[in-house]
Amino acid sequence: MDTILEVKNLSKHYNSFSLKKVNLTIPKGSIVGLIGENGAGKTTTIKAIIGAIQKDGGEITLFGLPFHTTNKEVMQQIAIVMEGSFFHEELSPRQMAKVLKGLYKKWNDVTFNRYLRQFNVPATKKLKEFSKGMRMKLSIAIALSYDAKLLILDEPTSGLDPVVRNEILNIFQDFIIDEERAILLSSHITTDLEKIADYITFIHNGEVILNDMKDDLIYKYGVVKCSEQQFDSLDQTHIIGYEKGQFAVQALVNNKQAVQHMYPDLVIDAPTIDDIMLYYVRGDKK
Ligand SMILES: Nc1ncnc2c1ncn2[C@@H]1O[C@H](COP(=O)(O)OP(=O)(O)OP(=O)(O)O)[C@@H](O)[C@H]1O
Repeated sequence: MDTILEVKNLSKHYNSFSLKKVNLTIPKGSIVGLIGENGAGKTTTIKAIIGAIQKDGGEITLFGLPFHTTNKEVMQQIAIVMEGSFFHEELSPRQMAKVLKGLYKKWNDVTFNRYLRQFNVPATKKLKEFSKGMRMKLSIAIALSYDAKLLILDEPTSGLDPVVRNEILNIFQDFIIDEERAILLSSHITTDLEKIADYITFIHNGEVILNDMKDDLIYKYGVVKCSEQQFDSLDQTHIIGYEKGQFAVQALVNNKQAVQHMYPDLVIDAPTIDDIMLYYVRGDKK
């Protein structure tokens, strides 16, 4: 497997939060979705990877070599989209393009202007007049305009309207199609990840608790719907979490095949990524 980015045992300690030995692999031609509840450590992971904060431990390898953000050649190959702007608020996208042309060897004005038009981002308006969604679209347009090999995006689609969101998801899918590039993105919009992610990494309390191919997760896990009496008689080995309602119980199981084999009459639905997160985080654990 050709890997673009490899993160091993990444640690970061704050007073009341620790990122605990996070491992992450981003193969060529893949989209890796980082999920987790608020405060789980997604942004901290991304910031520690890109050197926006100092890590306390761990190794990061990009294209097989130790990743240092001070390496200018390497920084030509990655594009980062996060909240907060690196640009002066008085600049317009057109003026920014002049700066970016000097920074990135492969900067492409034609591509940039095409994305600005496609995303409906005004080329001559000053950044200070931009809405949150316009800023995000501009950042994505910039990220896509210098032939980067790895896109790292922190919640890129939050705050975007459904039409633009869908266009951007399609662009992300096209981006990796040549199998030479990859994307790491964090998102709370798990339906976006259901659509485009190849792998899902689930961070909970600063720890990776799931790391798998998306299709495997959906295949392996299942949501059981049954009566309380039925639920109480189930072997609890494969139950991750459950929720008791007034009339029925819903539970997440981590081995749908085994459970179905033991209880052929049990109704087991395919889970959504939200189901998996919800039952891991909030489900009344065993
Ligand atoms: N500079 C900082 N100093 C101290 N604690 C911090 C700092 N930055 C983040 N944290 C803490 O680290 C934890 C993880 O935050 P992080 O922003 O990585 O979460 P997240 O998964 O991205 O959450 P969200 O989905 O809400 O954006 C939180 O408890 C947060 O308070």
